[in-house]
Amino acid sequence: MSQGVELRGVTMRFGDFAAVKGVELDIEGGEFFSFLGPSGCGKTTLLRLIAGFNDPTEGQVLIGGKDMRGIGPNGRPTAMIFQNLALFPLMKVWENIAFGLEVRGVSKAERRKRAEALLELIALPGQGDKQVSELSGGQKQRVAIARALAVEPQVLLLDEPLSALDLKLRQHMRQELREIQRRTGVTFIYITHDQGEALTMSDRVGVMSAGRLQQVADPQTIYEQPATPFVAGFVGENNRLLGRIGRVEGGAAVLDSAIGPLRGRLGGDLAVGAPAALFVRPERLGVQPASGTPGQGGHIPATIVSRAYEGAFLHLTAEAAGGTVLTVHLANSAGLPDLQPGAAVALIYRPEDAIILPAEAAA
Ligand SMILES: Nc1ncnc2c1ncn2[C@@H]1O[C@H](COP(=O)(O)OP(=O)(O)OP(=O)(O)O)[C@@H](O)[C@H]1O
Repeated sequence: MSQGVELRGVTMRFGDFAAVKGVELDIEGGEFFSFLGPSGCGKTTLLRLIAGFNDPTEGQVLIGGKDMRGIGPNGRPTAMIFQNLALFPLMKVWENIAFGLEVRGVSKAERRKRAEALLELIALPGQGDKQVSELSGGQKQRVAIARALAVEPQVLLLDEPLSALDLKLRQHMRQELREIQRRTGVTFIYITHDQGEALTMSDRVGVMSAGRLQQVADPQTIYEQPATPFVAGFVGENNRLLGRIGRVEGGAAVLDSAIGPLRGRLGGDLAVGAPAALFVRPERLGVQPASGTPGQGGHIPATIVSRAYEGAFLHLTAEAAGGTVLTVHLANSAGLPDLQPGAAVALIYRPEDAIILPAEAAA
């Protein structure tokens, strides 16, 4: 089993500015872990601390249980893949893959053998004698991964490696990366601002904002049970309705809002009267005629503002009381309602599909 990575109260300051703040995390050996967050949230800084390009100003980075302070990138059992792959254009594919082995004094015959095995792993068997320039973007990406794996790292660090590829290839490479990770059992630590990437590939995701880890969980939990308003708003699309807690009933609550009382799951420690936000995803909203009577679920009277037909989905925006605009995605599975801008409707949802979180951190 590959080695795990422990971050113990890791803080990184540049002058007065803290780019990473008190990160506490255990990444298991053999795990595919992604850090997800917007540009500037500290992802790259954290990855560089694990790689050994910097030591944290406070706290510890441990790999395989060993404190890494003072040990540079070459002394750590890690390898890193950057956004720009930095393959050597004048070397053949197999020479690129075996470069790290040459530096370590491995014989040519052994290098060639190991390169061939890695070409099999990345599904490019027998392509070793090609020039790098003859490869497609996705193939170059796989060669960069093989080159990083050639030196048998325990932990592979990947800094947005798919960002230069077009959308189709990016989606294909997600599966490839996950496959390669499974086959090798190497611990993958991946950073991305693309939530689709993080959710589809990872065993667990750590969502970051402004240097702090907001939530660490498996992809489904991140999407279904966001721990903070930031996570609810950043991962996937979400509608947010503001108000105050009117009633708490065990794990559920009623939010008093400009629209009226709205029911949802209680996602935090909130007392009656506390400012809060209810989040409900566009695909969890349904549309009824305005004349329908409010049922036990959520019921939001609204007026359709716009519609966009996209084949599999109909995307609607609707304005509710108080000017709140909500987005609705209706799946085109059993036909679509004939809704035009100006139509008066009721947006409905099941209370268990909405989550109520503290509002103060919602900005
Ligand atoms: N060497 C440095 N000196 C000063 N500030 C830095 C340094 N490196 C990073 N920062 C700052 O730390 C913050 C986090 O940067 P970082 O590159 O880790 O973010 P990121 O989440 O990886 O963003 P991106 O996706 O844009 O690369 C930014 O505000 C950045 O300006």
